[in-house]
Amino acid sequence: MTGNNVNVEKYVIKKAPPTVYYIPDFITREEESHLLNKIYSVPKPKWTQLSNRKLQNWGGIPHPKGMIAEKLPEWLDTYLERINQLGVFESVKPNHVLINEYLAGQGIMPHFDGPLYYPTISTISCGSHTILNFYEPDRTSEGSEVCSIFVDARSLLILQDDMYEKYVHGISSKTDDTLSSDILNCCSSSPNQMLNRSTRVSLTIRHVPKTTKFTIKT
Ligand SMILES: O=C(O)CCC(=O)C(=O)O
Ligand SMILES: [Fe+2]
Repeated sequence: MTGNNVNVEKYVIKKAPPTVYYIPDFITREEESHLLNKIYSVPKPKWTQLSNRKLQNWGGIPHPKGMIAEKLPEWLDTYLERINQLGVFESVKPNHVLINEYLAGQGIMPHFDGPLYYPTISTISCGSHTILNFYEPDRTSEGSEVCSIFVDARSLLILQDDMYEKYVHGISSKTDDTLSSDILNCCSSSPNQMLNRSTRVSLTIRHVPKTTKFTIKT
C-alpha cells in the first residue's frame, strides 16, 4: 500500500490481527476545536438521537440499492482528502461520514460495519479518548475481547481485512478506562492508570461504492 505523503505502514499495530493502523495526533488541537465547532453548529434536526448516543450522517444514506450521494461540506471534505492521501482507500475516495457523539458512559454495541461500505473504516476522534474492543461475532461478552485498541483524541484509526470483516467492534458503556497491557497500543509506561472519559465525537469516514443520482422509487 502506498501513501503519497505519509507512510502509513509505520503506524500498523503489529500485535493486532490484520490490519489496524493507529496514527496519534493526526489532527491538531486547533483542528479538533474547529471540527467540534462545526459539528455543534449544525441545525438540531441534523442530529439523530439514539438510545445510547447521537449521530449525524453526511454524504447520503447508504442503501443496498445505492446511496443518493450528497456533496460534503468543505469543512469535512478537507479531512477526507487528507485521509485519501494516505492511500488506504486505494483508487477510491471516501464519500461518507458518520459522526457519533458519546457522552461519558455511553458506547456502541459490538457490530459489523457490513457490506455497504468499501472494506476500510477510518475514524478521527475528537474530545476524548476511548477504548475500541474487538470480539469474535458469537462471543461478545465483556472479558472475551480478541483485542482492544486505545483511541486517543485527535488520532486516526484505520481498520481493514480481518479487523473489519472477521471481528465485530464495540465500545463499552463506561465512564472511565483502566489502561493495561491488554490494550495493544498502550501503555507500558503507565500500567493501571485510570482515565476518565469525557464527551467523544468520532468521525467515521468510509467509502460507499454504490451510489445513484436518482431517487429510489419504493
Ligand atoms: O466511534 C467509533 O469510533 C466507532 C463508531 C462505529 O463503530 C461506527 O460508526 O460504525
Ligand atoms: Fe462500526
